[in-house]
Amino acid sequence: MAKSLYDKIWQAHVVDQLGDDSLIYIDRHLIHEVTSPQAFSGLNEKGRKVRRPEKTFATMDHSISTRSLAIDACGPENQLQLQTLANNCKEHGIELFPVGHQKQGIVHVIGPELGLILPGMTVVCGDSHTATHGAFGALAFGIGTSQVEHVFATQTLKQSKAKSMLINVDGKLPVGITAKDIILAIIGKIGHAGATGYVIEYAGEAIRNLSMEERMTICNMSIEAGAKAGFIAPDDTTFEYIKGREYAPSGESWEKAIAYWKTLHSDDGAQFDMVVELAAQDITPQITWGTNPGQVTGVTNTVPAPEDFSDPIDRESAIKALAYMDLKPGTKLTDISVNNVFIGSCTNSRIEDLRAAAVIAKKGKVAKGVTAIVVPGSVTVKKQAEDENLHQIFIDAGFEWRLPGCSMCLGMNDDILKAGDRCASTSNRNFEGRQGRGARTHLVSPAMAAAAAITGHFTDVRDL
Ligand SMILES: CC(C)[C@H](C(=O)O)[C@@H](O)C(=O)O
Ligand code: SF4
Repeated sequence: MAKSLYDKIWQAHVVDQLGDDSLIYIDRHLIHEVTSPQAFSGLNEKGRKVRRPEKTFATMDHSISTRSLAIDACGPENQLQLQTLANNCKEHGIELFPVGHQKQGIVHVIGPELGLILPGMTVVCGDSHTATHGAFGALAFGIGTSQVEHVFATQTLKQSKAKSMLINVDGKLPVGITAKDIILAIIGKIGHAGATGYVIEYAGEAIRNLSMEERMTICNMSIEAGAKAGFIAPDDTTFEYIKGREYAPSGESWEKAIAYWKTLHSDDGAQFDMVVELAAQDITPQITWGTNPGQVTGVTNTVPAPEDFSDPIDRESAIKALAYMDLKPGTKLTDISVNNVFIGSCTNSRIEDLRAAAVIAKKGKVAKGVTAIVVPGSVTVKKQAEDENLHQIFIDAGFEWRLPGCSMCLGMNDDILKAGDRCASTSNRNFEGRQGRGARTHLVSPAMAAAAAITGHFTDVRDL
């Protein structure tokens, strides 16, 4: 029978059948300071050890400052959390990339960068954006703290198989349109809960033509459509990216690995529970106007009115979102001013994102009254950007150039917006209060964020 990629990875990892659930083997476990402390405590209380510490890697990302390498820069609570991670990793023999380490960065940026993520793997992390790693044709998903403990103790997880969704993005992407616009357009089409209960396979010509970094941007936001996971079948682009990375296989194991990875695709005739089609040529630069990532539209449009939504729940949610965002229906998106710009997060802080933003930053200076920060996703990205002199472009244009971390993606550190601030952000969530209580977030691509920074309002990058 024809199998989907999901079927193949799933079947290769089932250790045991537990009624309707399966016990699946976990190949890679990533951890950070926020969701690991309780899991370690649970383990310690029961006198257990981490079963396969060499399969687990840790980084510090959420609770750190992007202005200082001092571990106490964000106050005593964050310091305690970070110190607890360091102590736990030491005690359990887990490799940690702490603040200041050459391999430190946002968990979903460093995993792929180090070659820790390979096609066909099962990858988990106590973090909802773990699907990022699906870009490699891995089954990657976020887990809760009690599951983190389970993986620590057993290197397995009890799971039930999700439904499968195929999202085809066909045709060629127009000039000026990015991976961020594709994924926002997808979520706009299916809704922020449209993929609840599903794993998504992204396919089609436009997806195939994406680089690995762009594929990561797509997979990263799978959870924002409600999906459990999202992935893309591996191909030569994938193999090329992985080759030579620090933890990737080499020599004879590389050849063996490639032979296996080439089998990792959905067979012709594989069945999906749902199929969604998008035409790449119809996608325009996207901007969210509301408080979930599905409340999004093209830059040439106006803010919608609640009456535009036939579904009563969508209408209600639009009324609430417009009130929080302080937006009037009919306003042109390009007439909305911002006073903050954040370029960073596990969605858009890789080198290609920074290059795209720098191209626009070169065209002007950060507008009066706008604070704009650029936060590379990892120490490696930061170094590469500095080698390419991108940091100088940003600094000359009036952007702040920061240290790697989650930063303003969420208010867990010292990069927090004030009530009433309006931010063009390359992150993945525009929830109420996400970047600070009362602050308003608009999700956009790196190029669109840079364009908003230099013009002071949303601007179609294609016009610059
Ligand atoms: C802190 C962490 C648990 C959280 C997540 O799970 O996603 C964070 O990374 C986020 O993006 O909101
Ligand atoms: S960058 Fe944002 S979305 Fe990504 S892991 Fe950090 S807080 Fe979560």
